[in-house]
Amino acid sequence: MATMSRRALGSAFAGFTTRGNPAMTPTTTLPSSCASSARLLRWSRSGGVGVGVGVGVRRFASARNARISMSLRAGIVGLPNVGKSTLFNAIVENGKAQAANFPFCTINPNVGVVAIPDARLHVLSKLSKSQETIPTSIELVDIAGLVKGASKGEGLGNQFLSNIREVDSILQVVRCFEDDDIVHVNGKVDPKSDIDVINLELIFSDLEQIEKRLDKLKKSKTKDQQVKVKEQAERTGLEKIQTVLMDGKPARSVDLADHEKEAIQHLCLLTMKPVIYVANVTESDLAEPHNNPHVQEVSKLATELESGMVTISAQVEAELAELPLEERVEYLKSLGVTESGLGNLVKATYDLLGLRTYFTTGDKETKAWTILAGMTAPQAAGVIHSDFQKGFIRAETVSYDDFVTAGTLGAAREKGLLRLEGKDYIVQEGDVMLFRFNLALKLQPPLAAAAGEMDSRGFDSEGREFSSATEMWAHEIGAATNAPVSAVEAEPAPAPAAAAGSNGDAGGEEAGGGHGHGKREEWAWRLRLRGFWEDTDVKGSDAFLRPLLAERFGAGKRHLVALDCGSGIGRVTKNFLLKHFNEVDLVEPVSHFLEAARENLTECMEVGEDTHKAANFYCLPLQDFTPDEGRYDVIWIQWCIGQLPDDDFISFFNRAKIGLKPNGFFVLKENIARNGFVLDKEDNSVTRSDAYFKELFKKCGLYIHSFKDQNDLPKELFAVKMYALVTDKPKIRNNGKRRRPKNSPHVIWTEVRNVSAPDNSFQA
Ligand SMILES: Nc1ncnc2c1ncn2[C@@H]1O[C@H](COP(=O)(O)OP(=O)(O)OP(=O)(O)O)[C@@H](O)[C@H]1O
Ligand SMILES: [Mg+2]
Repeated sequence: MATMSRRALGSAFAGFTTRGNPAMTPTTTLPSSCASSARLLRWSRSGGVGVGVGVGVRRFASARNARISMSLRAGIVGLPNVGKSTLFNAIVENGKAQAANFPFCTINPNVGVVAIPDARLHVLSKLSKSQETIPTSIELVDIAGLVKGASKGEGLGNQFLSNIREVDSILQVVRCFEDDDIVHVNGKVDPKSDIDVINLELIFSDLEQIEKRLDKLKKSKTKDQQVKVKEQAERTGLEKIQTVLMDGKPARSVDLADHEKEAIQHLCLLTMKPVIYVANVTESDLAEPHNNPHVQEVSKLATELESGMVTISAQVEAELAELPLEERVEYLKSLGVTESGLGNLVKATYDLLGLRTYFTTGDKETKAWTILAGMTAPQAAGVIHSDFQKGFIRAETVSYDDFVTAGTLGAAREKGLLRLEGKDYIVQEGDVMLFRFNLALKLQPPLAAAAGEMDSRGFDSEGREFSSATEMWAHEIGAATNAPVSAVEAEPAPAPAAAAGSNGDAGGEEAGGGHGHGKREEWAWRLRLRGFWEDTDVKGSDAFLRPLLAERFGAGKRHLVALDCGSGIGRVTKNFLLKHFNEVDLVEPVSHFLEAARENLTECMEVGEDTHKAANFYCLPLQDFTPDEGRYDVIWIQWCIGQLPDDDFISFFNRAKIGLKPNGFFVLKENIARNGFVLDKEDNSVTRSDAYFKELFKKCGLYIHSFKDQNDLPKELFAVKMYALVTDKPKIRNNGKRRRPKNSPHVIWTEVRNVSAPDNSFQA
């Protein structure tokens, strides 16, 4: 069983910011993992703020991918043909979801990013004469219609339920318009019955999941005291939820203790998610929606189910989106209303998740940042970058209204409106903040010492050079730092946050292994398309691993088990690991990659005991993954560790050690920067130098058993190294060479070196 780990707040969100105006990006079909919820959970966990966010993960910090400040997902669900795609297209400008009058029109979920409208942002930006104005946002996912029996596979069944599992909140569209021409799957408009159908399916699905999980927990034989305590909390939490679900009520209505909440989070229960009911009415009802009895019914149910409700006409919103701006007002007027309902819906979703906004503003940019209600100033700083949280000194803070009165931060200071807030300050809605931090605090002896020996300079993907990562981050947000220059320069590493594993870009994964490194990764992608790269990669890995397996485990019949970290779509497992190991587990935060891996590996799953098979699939970021004790001979980590900041890197390896069998080892295969680091701002990953890695290994208590360069790479790419890492100090002979065990077979390995050079057309 994979367990969730605790981690510090903050880093998970930093680095999710994107440049440019994120508003209304075109739609993609890119379902995410449970990751964004995981990110949110981390917030509430470490922040200790009691918001009612019923979610179960990351990612996500994806905010590893908060491609904007932070990417929370709201899923549009409902029966087939009730107007979900129509609503989605209306909200997401350029939305291309197919909307038509037949059930199951949508099959694959459509995803769009929607900026949170906030008039204050533009006022601040104007006052500060900012070059850029960056709103915060949420992601909307248009999910296929659910029908009765979905939890048993009816309709498009379980596939939809897993799409719902991946969102943080649910917008349930309920048909409240009468129209004989539009098919209703149950033959008549009946909001209560529609809501019941959906709720019951979600409840059935949760019940089934809980039953399976409780069964597994019953069989657990763990001796680890800590794991036992966690499992007990999970058991009691799940039993409480089970009782309530049997009563037809959602899991979110259960009063759980914090430790129980934490223990069940990884299940991403569907009925834990907060819900807003969207009453979809006809245009003639817009002016007086409460005269419509269906709307009254939805309103009553929403109150009973402790959920939100918004009335909207998806059809009208879709038509509005097609009109030129000046005609929209006229059209609304003709319907007896003054404004579109979309702003309300997006705002309600934001509020439902218990989110708050604070601002940073300067001549470079004015930006809205998303935090959870109740977060302290250091935690809010951590949303920008984890270093800001760790080295937090104080925050110069002024309320939005005071800033507008004063006009600038300087004027606010002169007027005594600027407050110096400390570590315990709870950030208020609309605060405008400037953080003071000291990064010298972060340096710990080994890395600090190493910083003197190695080149700590780095570059970002926009070609800027920085004397240190700190300087780069300060430049990024125009933040002030009180750190003495020397201390700042000694800072060894940037810490972009990302859910470790493949990045969230489906195209990137299929093409580039999912751990893209900007332009260079594009090279790899193109080369890989030709089969060149894949082949070279596998050969290089084989050449490294074979002798190691022989040396560490002998030629005996040991049942070998490996873990593929950041497995993406299962390429490394399929082409390489399964050749060497009897069982391979995969861990990957992006659920649709993991689903693709499952598909790619179908024929390697249902096989007999001692053949080579893909055994377990864990949908988690490495930050949240702890392996089962003593399960693995080799933990293989390829092209994903760049997504982990230093502290997550160290904590991951420290946790993962318990997963190794005696003599087991890690292999890290990764791009190597020539010096210092290279930060890819697009996908928030960092490429570290060999010296940098070596210092991190020391901090993890790991020893390099052996290492090898990946040969035959085009010069345009980063160098790639493989490290075999062990937990015990390798025995050194008198002559300084490592002892080869007497009975170790001599493996003769011939490497194919003369692979033809890549086509010149790939050159920049
Ligand atoms: N408020 C409304 N008034 C009248 N017609 C509407 C309204 N909302 C949606 N419709 C119509 O209902 C039909 C179904 O809409 P849509 O395709 O958006 O449904 P859906 O819920 O996405 O369906 P599916 O589950 O099949 O993907 C379309 O013909 C759309 O124009
Ligand atoms: Mg649809």
